[in-house]
Amino acid sequence: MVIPAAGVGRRFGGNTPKQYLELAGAMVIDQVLGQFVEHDAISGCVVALSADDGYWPDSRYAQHPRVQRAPGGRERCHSVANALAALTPLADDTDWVLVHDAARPCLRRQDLDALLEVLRDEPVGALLAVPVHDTVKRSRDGRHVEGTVPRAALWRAYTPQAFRLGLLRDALREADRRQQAVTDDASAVELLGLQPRLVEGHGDNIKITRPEDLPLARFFLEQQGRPCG
Ligand SMILES: Nc1ccn([C@@H]2O[C@H](COP(=O)(O)OP(=O)(O)OP(=O)(O)O)[C@@H](O)[C@H]2O)c(=O)n1
Ligand SMILES: C[C@](O)(CO)[C@H](O)COP(=O)(O)O
Repeated sequence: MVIPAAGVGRRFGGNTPKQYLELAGAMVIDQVLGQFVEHDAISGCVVALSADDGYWPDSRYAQHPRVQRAPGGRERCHSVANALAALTPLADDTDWVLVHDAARPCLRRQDLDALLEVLRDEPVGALLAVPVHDTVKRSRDGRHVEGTVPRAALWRAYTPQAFRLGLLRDALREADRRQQAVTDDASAVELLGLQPRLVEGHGDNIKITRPEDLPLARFFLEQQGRPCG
């Protein structure tokens, strides 16, 4: 398990990185880790943290034996690559690695288990995703509609995204070599000409990105009956 948690939350604003804000009785990142640390199919977690992260020691998982740290990077993909480097001496290149944003606290156990189940017969890897339900517009100036994007084949990529350690490490390395700024892990694997499997999940697996997302996440956790993290 890799948890990229080295972002500063520019779009969210405020002084505290969003992964450390309080949500339903725990920090956002602890709500996330609580989903994985005791899962019997997951052997451990590597959390990628910013060099000046002063919040992590307050996590209830900071000293957990199945949680270790790795240095964050300039972009999310670099943080993930650093976490994979930390995993490499501890795992085989054929081991599955799941990458899940520290800013996605509402992941349902059933969606995680559905993703894990697909990996039994999906050699490339897989990611949780949700079909696009809104009409999508394209705009170059951010003010006027240039056109409408056909949405029938569009999906919103979520996390976890699951790939074998060696493949994802090589894919991210190649993306970096090509100076391709990949915003998710599957994009790097797609650059190699591979087609990860889509696993339809629930739309409430939101990423806390903007301020309005935090009360929404609180609502979703209450709806899921989730205890504090
Ligand atoms: N250099 C980075 C940037 C992001 N992330 C992590 O990647 C996840 C998804 O990124 P995003 O939602 O973009 O978080 P931020 O980068 O913090 O947000 P912003 O872009 O608004 O600054 C988050 O858990 C974030 O902590 C990371 O580990 N390393
Ligand atoms: C990985 C991700 O959450 C999939 O939707 C998304 O790409 C992260 O993008 P961000 O710009 O780092 O928030």
